[in-house]
Amino acid sequence: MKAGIIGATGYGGLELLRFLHNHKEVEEIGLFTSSEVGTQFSDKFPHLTDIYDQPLLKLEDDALAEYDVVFASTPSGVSSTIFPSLVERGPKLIDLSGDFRLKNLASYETWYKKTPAPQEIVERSVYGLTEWNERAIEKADLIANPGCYPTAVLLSILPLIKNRLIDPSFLVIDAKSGISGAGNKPSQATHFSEANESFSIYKINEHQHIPEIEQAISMFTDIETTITFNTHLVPMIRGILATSYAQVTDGVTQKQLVDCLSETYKNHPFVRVIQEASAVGTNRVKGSNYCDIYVKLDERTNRATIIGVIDNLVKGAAGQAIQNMNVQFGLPQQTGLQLVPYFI
Ligand SMILES: NC(=O)C1=CN([C@@H]2O[C@H](COP(=O)(O)OP(=O)(O)OC[C@H]3O[C@@H](n4cnc5c(N)ncnc54)[C@H](OP(=O)(O)O)[C@@H]3O)[C@@H](O)[C@H]2O)C=CC1
Ligand SMILES: CC(=O)N[C@@H](CCC(=O)OP(=O)(O)O)C(=O)O
Repeated sequence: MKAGIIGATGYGGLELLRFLHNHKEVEEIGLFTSSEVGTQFSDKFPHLTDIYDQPLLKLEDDALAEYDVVFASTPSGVSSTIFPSLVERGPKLIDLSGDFRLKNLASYETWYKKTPAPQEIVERSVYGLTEWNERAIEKADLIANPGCYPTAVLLSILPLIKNRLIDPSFLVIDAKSGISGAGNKPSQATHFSEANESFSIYKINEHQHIPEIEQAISMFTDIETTITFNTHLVPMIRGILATSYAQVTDGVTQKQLVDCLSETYKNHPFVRVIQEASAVGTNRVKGSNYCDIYVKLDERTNRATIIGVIDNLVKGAAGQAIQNMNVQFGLPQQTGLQLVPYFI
């Protein structure tokens, strides 16, 4: 297979390259840029010397159409202008940005403050939460890869909502991310001397992943709800830990909650139901495509604390994108993704 990466110089692009390099079906990787055409990739990233010395390629439809699969790992508002002319030209398309996730275009405009993609293209895109949408992904020519936070949140709460074990009408979600979630473009908020030794909240009640999580709850459980969702920046590079709080349906036990999660994911290699709270942490998944989930019932309040942990750049971005590619091409989901977590 030939794989093309748009936005190869970004964090998501570099992670795509790291995993595709290990993918036994991928023979060629084209690295595309909007700003550095002709630059030798290893001159920009010396850690890839003797591995990827090839020049960065110009973004052109005819060049992209030569690939079997094209990933876009670009800021929002970019793939919506590139992918529409590539649909039906050959490559399977996988977008890591939010451009094709929200089916309601007005909602995209409100939350992303960008011009939405054409309606007919958004309609044919398939939401790539692999564990929940495999049948549709198999047939998809355009995948909207989920956001990093929604991946951690949805994988941990969807089984409990679908099985009516928790009350979806009052969900409070408190999520924390490492700084690589903000991409490679420096900003005041990600400046080392301001982000390190600090812990901050951002986009309070205004995060663009709110409508995505609500849409997915509706899509996979048929329940319409609104959520409270807030995000925090943690002075570490990788990782997301999302904690959701929900009222448990009367009579539901700890065992029922754990059994529901275990049963849902028993045939899904990248979701692990963790039994011990001490084993929950971002370093348990770092560099890997795992999503670890954990649930604990507080019998005093009848509320459950539900946790999802991922590496934002892997299961939250490049890893899940390649998992989706594997499903689209009829390959085992783990192909190219079997790296164990770094831990330290
Ligand atoms: N970082 C994360 O943890 C996650 C990110 N995402 C989403 O994935 C996408 C990529 O994220 P990330 O890799 O972190 O972002 P980065 O900022 O690290 O990289 C984005 C890349 O896109 C390219 N780019 C920028 N502007 C344009 C343009 N106008 N046209 C074409 N290419 C452009 C740039 O490369 P060049 O200048 O070479 O073209 C840049 O290196 C974003 O939409 C992000 O929201 C999703 C989940 C997790
Ligand atoms: C730490 C940090 O800033 N994270 C980013 C991650 C969002 C993202 O990747 O955006 P889309 O998924 O919508 O494309 C944020 O909170 O906006």
